[in-house]
Amino acid sequence: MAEEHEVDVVVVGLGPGGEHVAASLARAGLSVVGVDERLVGGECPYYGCVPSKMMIRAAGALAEARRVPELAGSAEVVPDWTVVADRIRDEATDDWDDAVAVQRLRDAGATFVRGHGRFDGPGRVRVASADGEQVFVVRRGVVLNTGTAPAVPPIEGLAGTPYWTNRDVARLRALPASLAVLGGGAIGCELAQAFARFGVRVSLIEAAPRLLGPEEPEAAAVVEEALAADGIDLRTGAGVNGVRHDGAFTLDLADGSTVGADALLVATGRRPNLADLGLDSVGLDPKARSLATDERMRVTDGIWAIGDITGKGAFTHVSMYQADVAVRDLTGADGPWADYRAVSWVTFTDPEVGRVGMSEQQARDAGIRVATATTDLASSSRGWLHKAGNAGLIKLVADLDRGNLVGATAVGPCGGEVVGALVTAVHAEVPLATLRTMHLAYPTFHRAIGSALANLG
Ligand SMILES: Cc1cc2nc3c(=O)[nH]c(=O)nc-3n(C[C@H](O)[C@H](O)[C@H](O)COP(=O)(O)OP(=O)(O)OC[C@H]3O[C@@H](n4cnc5c(N)ncnc54)[C@H](O)[C@@H]3O)c2cc1C
Ligand SMILES: NC(=O)c1ccc[n+]([C@@H]2O[C@H](COP(=O)([O-])OP(=O)(O)OC[C@H]3O[C@@H](n4cnc5c(N)ncnc54)[C@H](O)[C@@H]3O)[C@@H](O)[C@H]2O)c1
Repeated sequence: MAEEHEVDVVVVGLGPGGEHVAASLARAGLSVVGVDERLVGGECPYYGCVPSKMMIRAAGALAEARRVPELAGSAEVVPDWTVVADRIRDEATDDWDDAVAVQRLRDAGATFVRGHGRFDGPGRVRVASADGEQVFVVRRGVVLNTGTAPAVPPIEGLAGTPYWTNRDVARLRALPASLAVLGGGAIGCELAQAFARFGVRVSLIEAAPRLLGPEEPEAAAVVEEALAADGIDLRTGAGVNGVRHDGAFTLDLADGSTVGADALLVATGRRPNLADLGLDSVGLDPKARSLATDERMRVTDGIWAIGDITGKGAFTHVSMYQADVAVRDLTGADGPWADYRAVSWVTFTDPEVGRVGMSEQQARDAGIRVATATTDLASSSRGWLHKAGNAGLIKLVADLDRGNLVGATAVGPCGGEVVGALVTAVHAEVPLATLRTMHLAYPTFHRAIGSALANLG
């Protein structure tokens, strides 16, 4: 018989949001058990955002140094991956050890159990750990933050080969001479460019007709040009019929061509960690792609869900935002509740793609009377001054009936920072007439927002 304990709240999965919920509720005086089978903090600090952004920062430094001849003389650039690998191991992940995060949770007053959690009927969570099984019976509820794992497509020959996912790449100590990247989403584009800048011969294979499917087509086109300029062999609209491995990889593409590489990174999306959660024991569908939540992050009575499994944007900041909402609900606060009109995100390619709210297509599909405007960044004052690496654009999506922006994209150097101003505009529904009277400093990249607004007519 498993030991039974009564507690206020169990948090199953301690990604960025779950860790925040567990610590916040414990600090608020609730008895909280946080459960994670891997590392406290989840994908972002150990295998996702943080290691990938350290790689990208390093690759960006190399790219800037290579721009010196066009702007300032000469520079010798000799890439050394060990600097990046050491930084990820020592500064970012403590060699993939979460002792600091576990202690932070305990200091907040929560109990941590390392193990696999699953529902054992309503209000009951069974945790299987190295020390055996325990059952937690909750007084207030269960918060799910189980996140995602890499999805690997059923391509003939792929299973059983030593392909990599983001989890292998985060731990790389040495780079291959050549790499095939399968999937031209955020992970594929960011990492393909970083590795190419370290001298790896990279092929990027995307099944859809273009890269970065959710982004504006104009933004994807700028990124495609930039990746090609980095020497990446881009294969868009390219299905893969089969994968062979005999020391090196060969990918047989649907158009009859092949791609050969020493290593293969699979970055074809994610699958939610929902299948092995005992969801059927609480009346929920274990085959679901995501859990539908209300504005308070409730799935059903006594169950909250936050993070990637809610399908509202697989981003760390969305997980944290939803964590705050769930904490408010669990502690009896009176909102504010979740609102997704102005979700923003950044794809950290060079140029960066900053995005907020709807794309033009999404706005049209929503029945909005849409006006759009685009302005080129390279020919703006700052773009012209910047010269090397100045590609980019700003695209605005306006609701003509309401007279405000419902979406925007800022591609360019610091595109992820430039979009911040547009996040305010979409979130606060600032009237276009007010936006047009802003003082936009000269010569900044964000000044191009003024030109885009003028182009809206
Ligand atoms: C390469 C890469 C780069 C990324 N870059 C960015 C970026 O720049 N910016 C950004 O905002 N986002 C980025 N993301 C996305 C970001 O990592 C996720 O959105 C973020 O981690 C939030 O996920 P989450 O809160 O849903 O949970 P996760 O981080 O996925 O964590 C879920 C946790 O639940 C645990 N778990 C699962 N099932 C169980 C169970 N049954 N019992 C116990 N524990 C369980 C897992 O072990 C894990 O620790 C990136 C992702 C990847 C892969
Ligand atoms: N900067 C960021 O915020 C950031 C960075 C990385 C990841 N993320 C998050 O992580 C999520 C997962 O990233 P991802 O890039 O793995 O997924 P994704 O869903 O964004 O992209 C996957 C891509 O793979 C393609 N694809 C699928 N099957 C394929 C096949 N068999 N052959 C060729 N191409 C195929 C898809 O068409 C798609 O373009 C993202 O959606 C994002 O939310 C965020």
